[in-house]
Amino acid sequence: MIFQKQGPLRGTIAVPGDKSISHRAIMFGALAEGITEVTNFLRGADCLSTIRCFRQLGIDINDDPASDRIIVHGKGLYGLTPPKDMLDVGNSGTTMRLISGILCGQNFPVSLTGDESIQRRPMGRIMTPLTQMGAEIESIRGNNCAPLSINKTKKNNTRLRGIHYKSPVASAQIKSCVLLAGLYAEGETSVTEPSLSRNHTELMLREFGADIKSMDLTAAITPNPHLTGHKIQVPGDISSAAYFIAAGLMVPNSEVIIKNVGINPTRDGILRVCKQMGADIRLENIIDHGGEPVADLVVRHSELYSTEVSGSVIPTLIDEIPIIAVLACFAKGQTVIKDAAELKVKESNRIDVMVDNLSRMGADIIATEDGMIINGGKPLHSAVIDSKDDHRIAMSFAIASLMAEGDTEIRGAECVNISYPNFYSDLRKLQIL
Ligand SMILES: O=C(O)C1=C[C@@H](OP(=O)(O)O)[C@@H](O)[C@H](O)C1
Ligand SMILES: C=C(OP(=O)(O)O)C(=O)O
Repeated sequence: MIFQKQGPLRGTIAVPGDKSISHRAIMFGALAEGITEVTNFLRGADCLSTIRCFRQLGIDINDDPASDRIIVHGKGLYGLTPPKDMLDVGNSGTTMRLISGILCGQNFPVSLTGDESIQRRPMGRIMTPLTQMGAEIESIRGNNCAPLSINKTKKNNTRLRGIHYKSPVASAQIKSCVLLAGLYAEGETSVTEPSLSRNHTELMLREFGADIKSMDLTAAITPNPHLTGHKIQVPGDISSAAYFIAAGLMVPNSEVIIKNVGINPTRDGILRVCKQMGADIRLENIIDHGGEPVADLVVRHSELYSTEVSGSVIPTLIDEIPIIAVLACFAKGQTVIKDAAELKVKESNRIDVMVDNLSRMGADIIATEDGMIINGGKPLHSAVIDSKDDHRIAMSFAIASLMAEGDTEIRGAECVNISYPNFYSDLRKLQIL
């Protein structure tokens, strides 16, 4: 797909529902008794993979796009049934890691796989705590990656043991996986992280009736709650809004309003970093959806300055680092991004792929062990970009192209389908041609 430099972006859009919250709404709805009604669900490939897996596990899920409602007919904590085939999570790390926690609590064997990218991503990080809990989980090829097999020989009702897990990485996927296994364990299960990752699991499970507490960097859950079906209105995804925030800030004379965006403090690092860089972003109409704060964002073109992005802010903007790297190319001075080695184990190695592709466009950027250093101010020019089929990379370069001279060709551009199927048409809506 070819992209070109554009004039100002103006107008109002609503980005699709939050990916993390959409996954959890299906999963927790399946484990609750009765009906869960989800509105503004993200119909991206990753969340559709979650629906497909839970249907394979015997859950009835009706999707009615006309009424914008997904209805999950929950069967309670012990209502899942053995799937006929291997579960396929597609490209979704969130599905793979969270569902594994749930499946370790069941009495039937399951195996799970996903696409080529998922088969390279580390699963040892969940196998270690789950094994400590007494779960039977193994990597079929013995390389700590998918495909995984769970409960291969488990025959009776052996319960998991609650553990107090000190996670070496700040990861909501690890935390959620262990807490979900904790629903089926003997005694309390807790997870302590080195810094706080997104807390949607804690907030939503509590809404469904779980006994779950959060204290600083620790979340703890009591087993065997009675979960009841719930209405969930999914806020707009701040990770998707990030591309329009960046475009609005970078392209001269732009003014963009993004409606109904989730601004949970464990996700809003992009706003804090942009403000540190001098961004003009205003929050309006702040409301609450089941503990999740939501606001409209008014973004205006701004002169940007370099900054350091490091430490505890990293987990709150982990998926936004590719687009922050693009912003840094247009900021005065040197931006340093560190403590972000997790980027190497996402859908692609996002440090190398960003540095390689931005260098092709003429940016002054180098990779470090755990991040990047970018000297802003060098003009970007035409290039061929390899997205490595990573949605965050494709969207970041579609935005970079708005400021680059000549043609930017993005290979594999259609992978935006993973988290934002209408991304290109929404971008066009904001462009004054
Ligand atoms: O829990 C979640 O919904 C997610 C957690 C993050 O992953 P990690 O927990 O592996 O950092 C994030 O990158 C992913 O897009 C969604
Ligand atoms: C890393 C991501 O997702 P997941 O881990 O669910 O594949 C992402 O959406 O950027």
